[in-house]
Amino acid sequence: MAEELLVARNISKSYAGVRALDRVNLTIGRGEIHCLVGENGSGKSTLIKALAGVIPIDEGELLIHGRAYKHFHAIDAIHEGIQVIYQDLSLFPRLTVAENISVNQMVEKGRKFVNWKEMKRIAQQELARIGVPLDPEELVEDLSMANKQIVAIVRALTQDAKLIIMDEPTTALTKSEIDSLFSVIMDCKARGISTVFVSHKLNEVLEISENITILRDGKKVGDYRTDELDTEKLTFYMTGKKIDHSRFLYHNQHQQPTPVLALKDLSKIDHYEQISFTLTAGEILGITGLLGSGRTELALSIFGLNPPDSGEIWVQGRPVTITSPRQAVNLGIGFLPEDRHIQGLFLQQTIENNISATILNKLLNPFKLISSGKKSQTATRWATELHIKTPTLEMFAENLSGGNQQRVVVAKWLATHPTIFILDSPTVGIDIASKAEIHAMIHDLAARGMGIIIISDEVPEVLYNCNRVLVMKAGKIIGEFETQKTTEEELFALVGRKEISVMS
Ligand SMILES: Nc1ncnc2c1ncn2[C@@H]1O[C@H](COP(=O)(O)OP(=O)(O)OP(=O)(O)O)[C@@H](O)[C@H]1O
Repeated sequence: MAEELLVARNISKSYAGVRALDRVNLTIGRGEIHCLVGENGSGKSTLIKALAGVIPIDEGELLIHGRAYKHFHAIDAIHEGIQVIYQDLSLFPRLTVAENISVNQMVEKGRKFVNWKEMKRIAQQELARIGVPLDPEELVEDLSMANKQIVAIVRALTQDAKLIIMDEPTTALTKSEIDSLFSVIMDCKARGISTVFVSHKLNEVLEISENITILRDGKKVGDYRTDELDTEKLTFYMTGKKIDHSRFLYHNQHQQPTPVLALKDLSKIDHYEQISFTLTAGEILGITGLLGSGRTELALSIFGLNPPDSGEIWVQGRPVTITSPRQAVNLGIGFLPEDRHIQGLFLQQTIENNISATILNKLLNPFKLISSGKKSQTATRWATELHIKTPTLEMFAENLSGGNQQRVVVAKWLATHPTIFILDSPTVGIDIASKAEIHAMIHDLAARGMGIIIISDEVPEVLYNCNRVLVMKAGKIIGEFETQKTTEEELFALVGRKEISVMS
């Protein structure tokens, strides 16, 4: 192995009875690209936080550049050149690219006055070094997600990073953006900078990393050279189970001819154009297409958050105008948004409060106060039905693993008894085993007669879990397929992207 940059020895960390890390060892070499994988809740984020010095560990020690730390703080991490890029990127949206890149350096140098020229020079120099043509004067809020990611990486590089840790950096990126990110990571490697990369997308993990550490239930399963592994082995080591990849197309005998939702020539300038389709009770309809194809904008319109310019929406055989989510809910529509952290959950509220948030008016007692008994009963019912894994419903949603957070959002909507349920990217950030469980749960809801729309940029996800798939590109429907009569290749050809299929 290359010269050791970081060695974590027997790191343990518990949270109120949960052993998040149990005597974990990890070694990162200089210039190494190392991936951390594991199911939701296996301890990846906790390990990252320990390496960044943002949480105290209970036991163990860190050796960085040969120096041992029993108590490692965020300031030590910065001095040792460890930079973490979290999923929210921690950028200042209203500042320019140059300001975002140089702000920490300016603060570190204790400058009282901002030297705009120097700021721009630092940013230009770093951007040129990694060969990314970004305008230093552009506001960060106007950048694509991929370019925001680049700004966060360049900011880390200007702080003399020796190790950049990225937590699920590709979630909101298109395939070509992922390729550019990977070339930046390779460029860092050539400069001797190490990368630790966390992802649930196993195809990406196998593509970019040299070594992989697998965690399960807070314990290390093992360290592997990437060329020793394939999707099958990786999944087995992660879950301890053989997940059958020989898949069967979803076949639904419960589909009924009754239309629950119909769109007729729905259009919104710059978002989508002339969208028409019908969803029937018990049907699962997939909508796929690359990011930016107009899928999410369309879903937001059906949920009353993005009023269309023209066209009609029909619910249960009647034309309706939906101008607010409240109206949508009253019409029996549920919506699981793309970003569960920002739009789907109250992270600093209990699981019980999250599940009951959509139906508080139905939980009133005779004095018009919220009945804590009814609230707890409702939350318990849905938590049990959806197998939410938690010691108590009093736990804050932010402390649940990704798969369980997603179940809480689904539970919250099921409590409203929707007849139409739209799920936007339901399994982003969800591990492979939980993904299979979430798909089974969606099949079960359709079997009970709910009309379901799954929006996803993962072609296999819609192909293997839907009755029908619509492909969208630049705001238009460019293809419609019955899943029983199509293939992955046919769909990929239209969507314009091929990836290794690792869907369950
Ligand atoms: N602040 C906290 N309080 C209580 N429990 C916590 C806290 N943070 C994490 N946990 C628990 O520790 C365990 C490990 O969580 P962690 O977030 O590290 O997993 P992960 O592998 O990053 O999961 P994901 O893939 O969903 O992001 C989980 O059981 C989680 O519920």
